[in-house]
This record gives sequence, structure tokens and C-alpha cells, in this order.
Amino acid sequence: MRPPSSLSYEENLINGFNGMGVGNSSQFQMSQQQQQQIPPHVDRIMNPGNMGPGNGSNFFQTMGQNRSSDDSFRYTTDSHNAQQLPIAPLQPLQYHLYTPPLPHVSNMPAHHRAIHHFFMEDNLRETLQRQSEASRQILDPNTPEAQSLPSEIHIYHSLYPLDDKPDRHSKVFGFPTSVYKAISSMDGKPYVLRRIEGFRLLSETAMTSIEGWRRIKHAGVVSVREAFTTKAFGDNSLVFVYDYFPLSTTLSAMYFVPLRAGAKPGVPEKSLWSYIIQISSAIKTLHSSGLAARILEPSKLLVTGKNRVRLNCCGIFDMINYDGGKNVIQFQQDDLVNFGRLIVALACGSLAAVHNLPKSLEYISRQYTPDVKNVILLLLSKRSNYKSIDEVLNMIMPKILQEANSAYSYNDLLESELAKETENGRVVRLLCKLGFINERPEFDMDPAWSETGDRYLLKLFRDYVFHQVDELGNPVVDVGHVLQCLNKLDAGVDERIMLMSRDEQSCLIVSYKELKQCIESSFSMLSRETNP
Ligand SMILES: Nc1ncnc2c1ncn2[C@@H]1O[C@H](COP(=O)(O)OP(=O)(O)OP(=O)(O)O)[C@@H](O)[C@H]1O
Repeated sequence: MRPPSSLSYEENLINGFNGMGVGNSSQFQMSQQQQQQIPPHVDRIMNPGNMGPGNGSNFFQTMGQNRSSDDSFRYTTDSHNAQQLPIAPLQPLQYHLYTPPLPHVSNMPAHHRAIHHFFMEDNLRETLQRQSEASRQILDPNTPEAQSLPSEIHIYHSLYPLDDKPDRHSKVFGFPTSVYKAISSMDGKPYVLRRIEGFRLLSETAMTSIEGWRRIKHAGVVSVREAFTTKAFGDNSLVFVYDYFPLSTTLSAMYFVPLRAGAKPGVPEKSLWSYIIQISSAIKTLHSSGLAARILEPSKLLVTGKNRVRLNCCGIFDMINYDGGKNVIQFQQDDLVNFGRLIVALACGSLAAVHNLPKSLEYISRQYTPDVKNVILLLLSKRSNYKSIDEVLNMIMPKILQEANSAYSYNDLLESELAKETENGRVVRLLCKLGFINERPEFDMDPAWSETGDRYLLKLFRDYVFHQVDELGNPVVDVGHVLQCLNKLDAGVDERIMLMSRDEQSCLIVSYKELKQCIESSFSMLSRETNP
């Protein structure tokens, strides 16, 4: 079968989907069976000899040039290359295949579209795919590492270690700790289990301290789900369960590692303000809820995205050093001092910077705007009366407005990326309908279903969309053509296309509008059969 001539997608967009007929043909005789197959509302034309491959389709040509590949599609009109490309999905995912349009094809006329236009932005897609891959990571059950871990703890299974440091002795908590991703058998979602090894909880009431933390829902705090004791590891362990953020890292791993030659120490000012604002907001919520963070240190600040930071490991100190909440005011004051120290360390790129404050402040005065130093001085200053995080918030208000503006802009960007995938979702739903209708085996030979009327048209339409071949008989695998056809079908435009029978003996002219009606009637018939 050869592709009938067709109007290019961009031309149709420009013309507002104005209809277009297909080329003339001379008379041709159809078999009686074929005559019966055609619904009455469809025009017929004969003599397929007139039909060459479409010649006005710049869009298709552009798509061919801008060939790309991912695990499910191959976009090419070049049959030679199509034969050389592997067809099966590649494992593991080949991220480098998600390349942006090359310069020589990205400079296209305004009415042309590269394939990237139809899908989520490449970096975002790659990030989401990597995160999804990380969320599904499991240990090979035959490895000694997997065999040394319990197969199930409480309601969690499929433990996967997240901590790659050999030294498990946490400087922060003073006990050996280990961190695992695990799947909850209650909801099938991944969570983080933080195990405090060899810890015996002496007071049952200490467990109640987790309740206040479970109520905290804040974008700057890793949510605490529950805590429990277990002997599943062969010792007395205390386990805290937190939300899981795939591929996250810590401020410590980002900024307190040996620098590349020539790199400047310290966090760039824009990122530093973003961290200050997010942490201030988290502290505000905790302090207003009668809690204290107690873990304001770089290894316990989880970086879960670009400039997104969250307080991690909340609630642990309240349980392992349980005091019934007696000292919370003092701990809140400590939070502010520790926050000031954290800013100094981040700005100087060194954990030791707080030990020589005058020198560090001098460095900060040179490298950052005076506002950074002012916040540090407010947080670190010694006063007889209590300090409040509100004082910090008042001081940094203009920065908060800038941060809110950046967050809104990023939100707009993500929404526009989401909109593209919404369109793709629409196309997938249409494809599902077509898949449900086409060539159902249980209706095989049923004269009321498969080879007659609406279903026959849809079968030919499927060939038109997916099974085209070029002049040499090689398959045309072009997602641009598929999207063009499906979008026109979904819109039900008046444009008419020529469908050809598989034996190439007859052609039918039908509009997308009529095809849409065929889908709707066939699908509702199918739905009636499913739900009599
Ligand atoms: N909630 C979480 N979601 C996803 N990953 C996490 C989460 N919490 C921790 N991690 C991962 O686990 C790793 C280890 O966390 P941990 O808090 O033990 O850091 P650390 O630098 O090893 O600190 P310590 O010195 O206390 O052991 C982190 O680098 C992070 O990648």
C-alpha cells in the first residue's frame, strides 16, 4: 500500500483544519464483498495507480530529518536507517537518546514543528525517568547484601540501602544508623526507613513524641510517617519512616566535598537565599507547632530537586533523648543559632568556618550582599531575651517575594510542560479506543462487526495511520504522521482522506469527521456489549 497524498499538518493548523479532498481517479470495479463493506456515507474512487506518496508534507520531511529515538518510538522516514535501528526497547534506558533538536533543524519555519515540540522538555523527562527508575531499584536477592537484610519489617519489604558510606556511625545521632528505601505493603509506595542500630527504647511514652511530627505537613520538611522498634535485624533497632524522595542528596554531599580545581567555595547567592527562605519557613511551622527541628546541619538537609531543600530526620532526637517536651523553648533557640551556623558554613563552603567567625564574616561581606551577613548576625547574636524566627522572616521579606516570584514562574513552566502531556494523554485514549475496536477475535466473521461498515473503515484507517510504506515497499515509521492523523480524528475535521483496501483494489474517500462518528458508534456498541 502506498501513502495517499495528504495535506501537511502545519498547513491544516494554519487553515483551521479546513477540509481538503484527494486527487481524482478514474473508474474502477470493486468486488461485491468490498461493495458491502463500505458504509453508505463514504465516497468511492477507483484506480489506485494515481496515488503516489504524499508530496506536500514538509512536516514529514522535517520529522525525518529530526530523527530521534526513545524506548517506545522510532521516528524516521528513512527506510535505510529504519532497518538499521534496533526495534526492541533498549535496557537500561539510553538517556542520551533524548537529545534536543540540533541547531540545523531547530531553525525551522514558523509553521513547522520538531518532534520535541509534542513532548515534555528533555531534561525534565530524563529527571522524572531517572527518579522513577530509582524508586523501583531492588537488590539482587542472591547477593550477600540482600541476604543479610530481613525480607520484611513491620509492613515494609524490598529493602534497598541508600547510604553508600561505609562508616555507619552517624556523627549527628551518636549511634550507628542505616537508611533504606522500602516498599509499604499497605499502599505499595516507597518510603525511607532510618534505622538506629542497637538502640533500646526505655520508655514507652517516648514513642508518643512522634505524634506531633506526624501532623507536620510542610514543603520544607520530609514528612514523618511512623516509628517502631524491631528485632528483625537481629538487634534492638528503632526505625523511623519518612517520605522517600528519589535521587535526593544532602547539602553536605553537595557543598562540603573537595572542590574542583579553580572552583569557588560557597553556595551561589541566589541558591543561598532560596535555602534560607525554605528553611526559615520550615522552622516557622515547626516552632508554631510547639516543636524544634534539632537537626539543622548539612547532612540532614535533603536536596530533593533544583534548589529544593527539606529538613530530614525530624523527630529522632525527640525520641532518643526523650524529655517530654520540657526543653522545647531552649531547643527552638538552639535551632536559630544552628541555622546561623549553617548559613556561615554554606556561604564559606566549609563546616569549620564557624570556628573562626570574624574571618568568615569578612569573607561573606566580600562575596555576598550585606543582607546575608545581617541575617547571620541576627541569628548568632547573644541576647538576654528570646529570639523568634519571625524576626528573621521580617528581615528577609524582600527576598521572600523574589523567591515566590521564581517559584510561580517555575510553576508556570511546569504547567506548560504538563499541558503537552495532557495532549498526549488525549491521543493515548483515542488509541485505546481504536485498539478496543479493531479486529476483535470474538467478533471474527461476525457480519455485524469486523469486516463491515464502520469497523471496516476503522481497520483501513489503522492501516493508513500505521502501516504505510514508501515507494520501495519499506515501512514508513513516522510519529509525525500518526499524531497528525489522530489529532485530526479527535477534532473530527472535515478534511477527507483516501483509504485503500489491503488488496489495493479499491479506495474510499472519507472525512475525519465520519471516521470520528465510526469510532463513537463502534465504541458505544462495544460498551453496550460489555455492560449489557
Ligand atoms: N527521605 C529520603 N528520601 C530519599 N533519600 C534519602 C532520604 N533520606 C536520606 N536519603 C539518602 O540517604 C543518604 C544517607 O542519608 P544520611 O542522612 O544518613 O546522610 P549521611 O551523610 O550518611 O549522614 P550521617 O553522617 O548522619 O550518616 C542521603 O545521602 C540521601 O541520598
